[in-house]
Amino acid sequence: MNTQIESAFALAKQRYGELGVDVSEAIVAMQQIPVSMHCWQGDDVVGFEQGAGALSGGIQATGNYPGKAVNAAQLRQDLEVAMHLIPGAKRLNLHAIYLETEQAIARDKIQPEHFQGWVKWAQQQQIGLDFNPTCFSHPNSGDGFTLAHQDDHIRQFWIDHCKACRHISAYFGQALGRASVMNIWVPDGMKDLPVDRLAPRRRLMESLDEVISEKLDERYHMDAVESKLFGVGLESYTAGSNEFYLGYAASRDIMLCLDAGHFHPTEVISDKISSASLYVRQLLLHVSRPVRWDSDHVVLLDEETQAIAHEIVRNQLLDRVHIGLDFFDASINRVAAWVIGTRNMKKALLKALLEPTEQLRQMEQSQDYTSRLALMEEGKSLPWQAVWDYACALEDVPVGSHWLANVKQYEQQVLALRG
Ligand SMILES: C[C@H](O)[C@H](O)[C@@H](O)C(=O)CO
Ligand SMILES: [Mn+2]
Repeated sequence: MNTQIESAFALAKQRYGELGVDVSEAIVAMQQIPVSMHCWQGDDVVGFEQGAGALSGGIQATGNYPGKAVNAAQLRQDLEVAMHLIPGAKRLNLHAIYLETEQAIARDKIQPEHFQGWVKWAQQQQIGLDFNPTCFSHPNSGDGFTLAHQDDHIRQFWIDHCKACRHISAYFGQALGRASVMNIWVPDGMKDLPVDRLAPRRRLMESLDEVISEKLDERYHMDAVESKLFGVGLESYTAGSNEFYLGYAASRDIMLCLDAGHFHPTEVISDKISSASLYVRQLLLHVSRPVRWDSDHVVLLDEETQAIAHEIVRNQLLDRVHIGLDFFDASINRVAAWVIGTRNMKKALLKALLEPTEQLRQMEQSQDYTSRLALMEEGKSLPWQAVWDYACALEDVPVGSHWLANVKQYEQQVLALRG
């Protein structure tokens, strides 16, 4: 290892040691926290369904950066490049439209065999997989409704799709020896003011009850549900609101998914984690970056990402909160987008693990809020970056911005040659 990195680390270790923080423990903890990278950043949420339609459901990937993956082999290749540039444990989060088939298969008929390629790859990479039904970009979701649809046939189609997805998710869990988290997000909503806000929610509740009616082994599969405030073209009403899903997850004892972009602009999910943890056993996060709306920008190492990490670490929720990412930026190199966003999540976790939380807690308990604020602020400029560099070097992951050279080379040699 480079001696500069080692000596900076030695100084940082001493500095943190004076505060009672064990940097080696923090590194190991960061390495062990899996961050689930979302496959859909790699191709602008298009997927590999035969005859795939345009992206719909009120979400948008904007930009036209060249070199996006157009088949599973390319997407896996891109993911491998990105994953090698990020330290610590990773998982991959797949959507149902990323199946591999020769012929078109209806979404309510998809099977585990259509995801064998992904499982084989995940075994090679020694990573876990997570899953999502795809209840958008389909003729049966064209009018904005899926599981809450008033037409029983359409509703049943989506129920059957979600049921099929649960079996695929359980197959992931069994094949890889770690539970797959399957997150249900549906766009269901209205552009303009509904008269009846209740009936779609009742239908959504009943559909979900049917979806999860088969008991599956939690060692292999876990159900999650994701709320949302609004979608593009669905601005006035979303059936799956926060209240709807908090109540649903708590009453059905399933996971609640909090997406950082799915709330009012001044609301933050970091302040929801502790509350939700009192009522639901497990949480899933979609760490994202809303810019004025649910724009799904690449995750920054900003205050909210840091606050999310602090909430998980300070409240000892590491085994109850599954960290997933959700952004899709088509205006920059897509591999770089994964690397930037995922490294930022990992950095935020490491910084949180390096905090002298016990000291801060004691200050708070003794109502010494002056010292609490002083230490919190000084903590921001402690040499966490030397610990981060060392953690990267330990795993032979590029230190600092050196990873960018790998991505640029890959862009020249591989991405630029794609049609
Ligand atoms: C593609 C995902 O399912 C989607 O981003 C969902 O999680 C969401 O956040 C929709 O706004
Ligand atoms: Mn999301």
